Amino acid sequence: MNERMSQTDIFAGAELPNSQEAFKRAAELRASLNHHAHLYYVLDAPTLPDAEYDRMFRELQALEAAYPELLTPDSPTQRVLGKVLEGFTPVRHAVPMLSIRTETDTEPTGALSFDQRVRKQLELADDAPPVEYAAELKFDGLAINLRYEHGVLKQAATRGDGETGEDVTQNIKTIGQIPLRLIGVSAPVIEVRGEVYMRRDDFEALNERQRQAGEKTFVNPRNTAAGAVRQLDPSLAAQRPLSFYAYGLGEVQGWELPPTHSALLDALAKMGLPVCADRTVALGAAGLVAFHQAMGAKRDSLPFDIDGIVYKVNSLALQQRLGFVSREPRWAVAHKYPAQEMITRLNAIEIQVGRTGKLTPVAKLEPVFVGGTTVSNATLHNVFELRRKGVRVGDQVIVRRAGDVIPEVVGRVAEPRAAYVPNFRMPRECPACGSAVVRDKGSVSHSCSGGLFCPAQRKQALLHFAGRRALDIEGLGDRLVDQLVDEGLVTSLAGLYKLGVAKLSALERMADRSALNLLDSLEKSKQTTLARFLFGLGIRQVGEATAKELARHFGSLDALMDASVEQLLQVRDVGPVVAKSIHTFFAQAHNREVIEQLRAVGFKWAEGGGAAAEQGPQPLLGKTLVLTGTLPTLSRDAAKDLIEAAGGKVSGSVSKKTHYVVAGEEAGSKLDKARELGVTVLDEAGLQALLAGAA
Ligand SMILES: NC(=O)c1ccc[n+]([C@@H]2O[C@H](COP(=O)([O-])OP(=O)(O)OC[C@H]3O[C@@H](n4cnc5c(N)ncnc54)[C@H](O)[C@@H]3O)[C@@H](O)[C@H]2O)c1
Ligand SMILES: [Zn+2]
Repeated sequence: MNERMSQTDIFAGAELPNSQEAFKRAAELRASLNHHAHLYYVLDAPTLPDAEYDRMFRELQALEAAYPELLTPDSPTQRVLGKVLEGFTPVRHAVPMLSIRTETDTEPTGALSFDQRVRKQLELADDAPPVEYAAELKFDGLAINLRYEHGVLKQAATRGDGETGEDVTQNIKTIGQIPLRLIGVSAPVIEVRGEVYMRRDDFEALNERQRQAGEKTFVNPRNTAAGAVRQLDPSLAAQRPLSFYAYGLGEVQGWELPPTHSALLDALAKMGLPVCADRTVALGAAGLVAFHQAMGAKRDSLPFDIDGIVYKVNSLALQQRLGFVSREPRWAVAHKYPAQEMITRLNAIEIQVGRTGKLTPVAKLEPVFVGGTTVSNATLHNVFELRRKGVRVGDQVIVRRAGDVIPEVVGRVAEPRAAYVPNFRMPRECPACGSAVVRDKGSVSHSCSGGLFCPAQRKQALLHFAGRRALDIEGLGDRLVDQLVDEGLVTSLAGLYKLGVAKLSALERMADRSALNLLDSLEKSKQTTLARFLFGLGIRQVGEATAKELARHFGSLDALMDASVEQLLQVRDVGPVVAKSIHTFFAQAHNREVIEQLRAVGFKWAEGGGAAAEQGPQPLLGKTLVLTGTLPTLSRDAAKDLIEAAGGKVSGSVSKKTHYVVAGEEAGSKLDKARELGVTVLDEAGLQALLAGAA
């Protein structure tokens, strides 16, 4: 009775439809659910957010609860909806692979109704002690049955319709995390069940590659993972990085079951299977609520998508007593979190100008609650991707927000438009400064060519420069930068250092004290390191790590500024794209001017790089040396260390820019080249003299 009450809650406030309407509506819902289940389970290409599908599912459940005569055994509410794809060998499951009932109340209190049902079904008295549960994450991927015979992986199968799945053994074997042999187990049969999923970073990287190649991007990690596993060509499956977590068992022969689900997971981990560490044993509803809340807070920082928590009665004996209803066990429930994909209206498309001048189309949305927060802006990445998705202003679109990844529009809901809407076009002029917009070479993105003249770039350039990992200027935040730029007080990086107390304290919300503090941190920021300074310049493609490598490698800013692309390529982790970007940056007069201005206001850092910085004289500063042959006492590495400590740079090839070639025994073609170019050749003694500052 209770159950029925709660399922008809969906009509709360509204009239329950009469039986004729209900009949019609149920037929509509069934057709629609079957259609979307086909797209989701069979084709791995849903066109509807899960939350919308779940809503229709609940509506049908509610109708069937109110009018039991509507219930047919083939209703989507009564069976698992997958199907075996043609081309795969069907696998009959020894133990059916079921679904899990969803607790629809996403508030933590949703755990209470599950606990109540369990207690009632177990006929526990009100004052009986709390039931023990195992709570774990509900991974958003697809279920796989791994059949181990005598400890060896024999077969992997999808869930299919629950009774029959697909043999995907070859594809599953490409997942390195899945052991081909279990540790310490030789039982005739152990079937392990778990979820194949794709990590968010792997998914983002995959999509970024697709984007750069101008290819279609994937909608979300779950469908990408499902598509990869159900891929007829294993070499294609191998290109999609997949992961796995075990969470249960299928058929077992000759292995004694542990008493509880949590002990079972421990045992699976011991066998070498990946088991997620974020799980707990919880007492009663209160324990479940606590875990649901704790994981809710952690959800964004997990490296993979979860759509909720699964609660399971911990004792396997009690699980058996509780048994199953149609497609679901009575001893488990999925308690969801707010959905990560929702539908909303695309109100407008605006262009955002990034710190480096990159132009990104941004969707202005009808505010929507997704992934736990209200989202009103989402990225559309680039104009090519936007076109491919066919999204236009006024459309109902699907917005995805998962973890700390920027919210994005993943597609539109296919429905006819009321009126013609033109396709979006990239403007020819930067919306922030009017400079010409250029298509980035070899890339799908566009940029403003205005540099520091562009106020959009100026603000972000200043903020980046002031950032904690760059020049670390305390007190220079968003709001202040907005004011400084908007009121024309600062038009260049160096301009920051020419502000006086008077000008600063005249600004809104700026007291004398904070003005003085800011001046103080500006002064302090001038004493910095070359790596921080480089990073602060905001050169495209130069992150913190690259800036450090550049500083270490070149030792001085002048050496870096004058480096050729070939020389830049010798820096660790610097590839052609990065090298070119750095080279282009320093080739532009206005960027060199920025640097000169900063030097003029008093920027200082120790040159010579790395550990050598504070160790006194740098006789080889700015010099490039090439080592060849075997030196009498110094190893190649030792010689290199000494040269670098003295501020010099060791290069792998001789060119006109080489200052010295140090040649030992059996020197080869480099020595010939040095002679040909007239580069000074030294022996080890000559090098030692240089290091001692004698030359
Ligand atoms: N968007 C669409 O058009 C569409 C269509 C059909 C279904 N769906 C979505 O698919 C889901 C339907 O549910 P379902 O019947 O496939 O099953 P389910 O996802 O609700 O629950 C069962 C599944 O949960 C998974 N799972 C993850 N972590 C687990 C854990 N720790 N323990 C046990 N199982 C775990 C298993 O794969 C298992 O098969 C809903 O989320 C629904 O929104 C969406
Ligand atoms: Zn601009």
